[in-house]
Amino acid sequence: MTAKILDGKKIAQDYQANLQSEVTALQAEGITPNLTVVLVGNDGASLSYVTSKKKAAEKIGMSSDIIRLAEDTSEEDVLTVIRKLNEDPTVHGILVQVPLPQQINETHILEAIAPEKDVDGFNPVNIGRLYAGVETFIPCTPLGIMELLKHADSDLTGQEVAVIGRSHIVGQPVAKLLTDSNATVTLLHSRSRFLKETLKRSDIIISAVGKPGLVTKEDVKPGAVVIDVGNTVVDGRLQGDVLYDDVKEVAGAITPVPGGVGPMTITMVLNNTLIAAQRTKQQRHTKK
Ligand SMILES: Nc1nc2c(c(=O)[nH]1)N[C@@H](CN(C=O)c1ccc(C(=O)N[C@@H](CCC(=O)O)C(=O)O)cc1)CN2
Repeated sequence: MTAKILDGKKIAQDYQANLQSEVTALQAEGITPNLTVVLVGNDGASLSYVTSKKKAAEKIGMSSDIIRLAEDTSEEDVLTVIRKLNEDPTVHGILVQVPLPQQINETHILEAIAPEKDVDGFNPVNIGRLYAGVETFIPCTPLGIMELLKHADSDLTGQEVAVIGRSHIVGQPVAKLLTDSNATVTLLHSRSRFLKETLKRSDIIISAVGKPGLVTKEDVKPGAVVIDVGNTVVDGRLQGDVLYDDVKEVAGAITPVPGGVGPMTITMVLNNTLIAAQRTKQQRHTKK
């Protein structure tokens, strides 16, 4: 068996084409969605991700700004920037690229972003809303994974899913979304016993650890869907957590790295920014 390749680049392009039509419609009503990204420091990968977000936003007709702050910026100075963006009516979506330099407390920063502009869905208010089942912004990588799974042609109801990695950005929210879609989820992490046994019986495996070679052909049940969120640079080459060439021989569907989950993450930032801008239109109408 050779797996269906879940081509994130192509799926993202098609999704963005639909977003573009909605952006055009909003512009006709006088609103240009704006995404403003705050980048603190000089991490090369982070700079590349925020540049990709800006380019993708502009390509579909949004406006986008990157605010770059020096590596040694104080927490208070970052908070001042965020408070200004919260008050600016031309800014619809705000995101602060993580990781942040160590002098800055990430939670303080994420808490400061106005929940209605928090297009990453990282503010604790929005995280709480997700778990309470209330409409909110859902973090972009989990949202992108759910979209990729739609293209794997598998109904999630009753499926056994193994999620490896319990981060607030990926593992925990995706486990919640999958549970809401009636899957049975096992959330695995560095202290889990029976990791390999759990993978082997799973219909879907989602690996978000950043450990190349973690998921091997022997771990995968024939026909299982494998989603690789890993993004580790090894000897100048990007590698996922999954041994792609081997695993694609047994899996039913698989995402490549690069070109799988990454482009979907960027697309879902645009999706959330559009929603944020659309919601301001609704508020404008109800204020009259
Ligand atoms: N504020 C946020 N920070 C971070 C997030 C996030 O969702 N919000 N996620 C990651 C980084 N990330 C988005 O910011 C991200 C990672 C990877 C990609 C991507 O498209 N990767 C490409 C390969 C790119 C390359 O060649 O280097 C791929 O997989 O095809 C997009 C976004 C942590 N920080």
